Amino acid sequence: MLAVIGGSGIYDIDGLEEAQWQSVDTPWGAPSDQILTGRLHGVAMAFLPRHGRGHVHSPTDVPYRANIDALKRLGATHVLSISACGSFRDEMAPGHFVMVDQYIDRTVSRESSFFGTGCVAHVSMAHPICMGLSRAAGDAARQAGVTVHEGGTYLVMEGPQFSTLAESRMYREVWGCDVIGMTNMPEAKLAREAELHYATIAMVTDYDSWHPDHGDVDVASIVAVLQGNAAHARDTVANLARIFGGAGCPTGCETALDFAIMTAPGKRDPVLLGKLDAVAGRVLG
Ligand SMILES: CSC[C@H]1O[C@H](OP(=O)(O)O)[C@H](O)[C@@H]1O
Ligand SMILES: Nc1ncnc2[nH]cnc12
Repeated sequence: MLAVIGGSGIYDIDGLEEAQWQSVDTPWGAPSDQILTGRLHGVAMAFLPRHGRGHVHSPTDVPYRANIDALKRLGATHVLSISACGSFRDEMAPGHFVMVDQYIDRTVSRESSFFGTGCVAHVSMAHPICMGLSRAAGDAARQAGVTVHEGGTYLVMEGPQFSTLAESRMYREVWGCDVIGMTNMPEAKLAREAELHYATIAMVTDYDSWHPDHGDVDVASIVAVLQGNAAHARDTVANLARIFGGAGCPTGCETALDFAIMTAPGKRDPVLLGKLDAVAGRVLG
């Protein structure tokens, strides 16, 4: 099953057959909203609006663990995130899509793992994106007529305030980041722990605050770009469903937990193990 997590400005996808909004309970609480399931070009799909319909959850308060658990519980194997982002590069202009392949995580106030005391696990995040899914999503976007940039480092800030000018310059000039947003971490870490194939389309909405020829970022201009992009996002998802069967995985996402769990079997906490049923059932039995 192919799941899509829609970011700011994307609260629905259309064209699904047998469409149905479903409530899903998880051991990590309620997801951001009900999840829309159905079929698109014969592919089983799930859609979750990251901030909830009506944009209820702030980036800090998105229930990231419940969202990833709920998608896996429903049968998702692949998760495509569609996110608004600011750009640190002249050539990555508003309206363009960036196929992110790296992150720098500056979040400080979020639950970022399913594991913990009683079942400790360390998965690799060296290559956080499923390159099979990312390439397929990039192809789908190009087929929709979008300018696509392959590869880019996404700085994940805590927010909800936008960056200061000094931060914006540091992320761009010193840290070499390409785009900035507030939501892809811990989402990508949790997807990796849940052995899901995860990729992001970062839809450029602004130049943050560093660009001498553009004003400081504000929500009104972001929303205007997002509205202009809505058809591109919709067509990209439809194209991806059409070509989805071809997405192989050179990244090893589905075996991420093979050697990750450190806690001895006799020392594992049964309560935590119970909560890990969907996420880690493959290795915990
Ligand atoms: C409305 S601008 C700031 C907001 O938009 C992005 O969210 P998402 O990644 O869910 O599209 C950004 O990360 C901020 O949360
Ligand atoms: N400039 C920016 N900073 C953080 N998140 C964003 N989302 C869209 N534009 C952004």
